[in-house]
Amino acid sequence: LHWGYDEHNGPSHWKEVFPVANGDRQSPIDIKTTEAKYDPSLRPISPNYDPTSAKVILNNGHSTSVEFDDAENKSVLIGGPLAGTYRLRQIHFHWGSSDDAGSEHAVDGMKYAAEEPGEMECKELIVTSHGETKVSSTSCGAQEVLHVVHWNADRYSSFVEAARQPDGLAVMAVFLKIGECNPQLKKITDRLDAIRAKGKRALFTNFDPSCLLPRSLDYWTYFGSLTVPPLLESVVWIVLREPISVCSEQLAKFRSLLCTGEGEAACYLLRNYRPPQPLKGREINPVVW
Ligand SMILES: Cc1c(Cl)c([N+](=O)[O-])nn1CC(=O)Nc1ccc(S(N)(=O)=O)cc1
Ligand SMILES: [Zn+2]
Repeated sequence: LHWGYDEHNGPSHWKEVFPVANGDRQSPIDIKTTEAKYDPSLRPISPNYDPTSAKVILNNGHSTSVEFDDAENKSVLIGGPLAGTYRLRQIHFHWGSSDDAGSEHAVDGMKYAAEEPGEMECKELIVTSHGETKVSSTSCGAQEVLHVVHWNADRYSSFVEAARQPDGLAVMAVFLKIGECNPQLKKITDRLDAIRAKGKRALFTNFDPSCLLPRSLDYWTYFGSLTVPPLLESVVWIVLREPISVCSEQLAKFRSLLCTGEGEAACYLLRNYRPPQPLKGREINPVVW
């Protein structure tokens, strides 16, 4: 079985090759904000990236990623739940097909299933001061997610080694919400034509991924795993609460990527997200200032 996102090799089959898929700290999860427990010891996160670390953008057949030079502490993430310095390794995206949501993590069951703005609205029950409940409809909104992947360079000597340790990796998740086109994301979506087929790569330099972060760095944090095989349980997740915007034309460009190599019968990478996994008693800590 070569794993993927289709009916015959998708997330429900991954346990056949990667038994850890049924482990105790699998990701993504549905973040139930009311059950999240505030931890006063948690501090702000502090990303500190050098644009010269960016090297290449590639299509690995199940996502598109920008890879960074992680030979030294040039681009790092510190603070928040992290003990020590985590070095930036790569960023990549997950998305859904036009009629389902691809944000991987969900918040209060909302996989940010909004289609175009206004098409699909989330109902919100509001209890007014004198106890009546009324329904307000808000347009909810992320069709996609950005993952910023770091590894614990204080304790381990490589990404490969860190990926096998319980505190080895730190991944920051940023929800992308349908709305205005994002000029910073344009730098990435404009390069996708050059890497349409699986295995293709192109130079991608002078890029600081902080430009894709929202104004507020409020986050939820919990202990989880890679959301893609080998599903290693080595990730401290930092899920930002505030989404950034992406327009549907930019999102469509991700869906034009191929999960097949040049010369093979083309198959489009229409979705590449794993559904939420069981919490199995884990605690989620919100950090809001
Ligand atoms: C497992 C591994 C090793 Cl070890 C190496 N390597 O080069 O040493 N590369 N990979 C592949 C990798 O990075 N996968 C990965 C999967 C999911 C995610 S996600 N969505 O953010 O959970 C982040 C990364
Ligand atoms: Zn990811």
